[in-house]
Amino acid sequence: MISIEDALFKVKRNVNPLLKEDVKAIEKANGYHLSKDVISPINMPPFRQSAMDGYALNLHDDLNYRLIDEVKAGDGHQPNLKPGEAVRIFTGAPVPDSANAIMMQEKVITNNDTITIDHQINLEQNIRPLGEQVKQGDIALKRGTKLTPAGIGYLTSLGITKVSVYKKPTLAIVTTGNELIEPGQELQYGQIYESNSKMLQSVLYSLKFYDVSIYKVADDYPKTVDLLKSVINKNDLVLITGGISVGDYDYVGKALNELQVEEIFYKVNQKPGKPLFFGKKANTSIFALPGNPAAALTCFYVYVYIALQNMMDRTDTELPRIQATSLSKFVKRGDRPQFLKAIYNNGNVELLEGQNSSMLQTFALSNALVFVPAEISEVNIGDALETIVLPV
Ligand SMILES: Nc1nc2c(c(=O)[nH]1)N[C@H]1C(S)=C(S)[C@@H](COP(=O)(O)OP(=O)(O)OC[C@H]3O[C@@H](n4cnc5c(N)ncnc54)[C@H](O)[C@@H]3O)O[C@H]1N2
Ligand code: MOO
Repeated sequence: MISIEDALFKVKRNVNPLLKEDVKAIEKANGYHLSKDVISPINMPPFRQSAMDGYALNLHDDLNYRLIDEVKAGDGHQPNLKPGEAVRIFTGAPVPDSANAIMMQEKVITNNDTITIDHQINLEQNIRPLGEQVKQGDIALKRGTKLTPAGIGYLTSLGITKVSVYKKPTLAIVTTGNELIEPGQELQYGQIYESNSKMLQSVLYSLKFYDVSIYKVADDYPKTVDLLKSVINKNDLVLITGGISVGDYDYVGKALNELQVEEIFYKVNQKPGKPLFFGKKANTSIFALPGNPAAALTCFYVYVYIALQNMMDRTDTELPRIQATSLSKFVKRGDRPQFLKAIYNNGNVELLEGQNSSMLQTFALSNALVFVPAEISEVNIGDALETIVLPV
């Protein structure tokens, strides 16, 4: 059995960036990381642009100007202003080269073909310079940048329609167990509804990993070997749940061994999630998560999350841990370090009743996991607690 620190280290060290590239239409690229620098094909803005509705001026010492023309957004003409002349202009319109400031209309009095501004203004005021955001040929966004809705809008504003991104891993979830049936069927004595696959699929989707297939296998050794063989061949990451402990019908460990999956570790000194297995075959990472649902999800957030980030070549691979003040008392039984389901709010954290690894009811109310180290046996109100705020 290894420590949590060792297990975290081994996951980080053994999962490599996938670095497979793909070209995506910009509108489908949200959440992907750029695999190449994006070079701006244009200056943005592409022309000197008015930031206000008002008057473009060719400045002189007097407050009075002669109004000679109008330029609205989308116009292509270039009136030629002499010092002391003005043109009516609107937000987003191109500013004539001969104009050197814009006065907003609220500060202007108009009378027929002359205007009076209420104070002198600075050169270039209210004019967005050519290429102010980015210049043609410069890097618009760097390789590795995660595209967000703002990023999609920004690149689209540069006329970009396709981007090179890193492919996301292909993922498989495999559930094991004779007792598991699909919701929708009537439960027979001894059966339970299979829930880990939908839970893990949801967390993957919420992290924007969509290439997820789900497989189910009974507690049957040859079938488990066959299924795992093909799933490991076809995917970058395989998440198996259940069948990894020491029972006579726990076939996952034996099957992985027969398939020559390299064991990086098996069993971590933690609660929940002690029987966690992590291994590799060629470039595929394999986690066998404990079947107990809360243990499986905890292991996902603590370990699988890191593997996914590594595959995407991220440096910020662990979920952030912050210090929060305990609102609860808690007595830890046993000497395993423990992850506790909790509600974090504004610097405080409440530890919930019902921490059993078979129970999801508490997890369903949680937005955080609190880490209680081995040497701490009691938590008191006001204690500082290491808190992992979950991406929920
Ligand atoms: N003699 C020992 N027994 C157990 C040990 C041990 O050290 N010695 N460890 C216990 C711990 S801790 C855990 S965690 C579990 C893990 O066991 P498995 O990973 O082999 O999981 P299963 O036995 O298959 O299932 C455990 C539990 O979870 C339910 N389950 C499984 N899959 C699903 C699913 N897809 N959806 C919903 N629920 C699922 C299953 O029915 C069991 O109740 O082992 C302990 N035993
Ligand atoms: O390690 Mo288990 O997950 O406590 O039930």
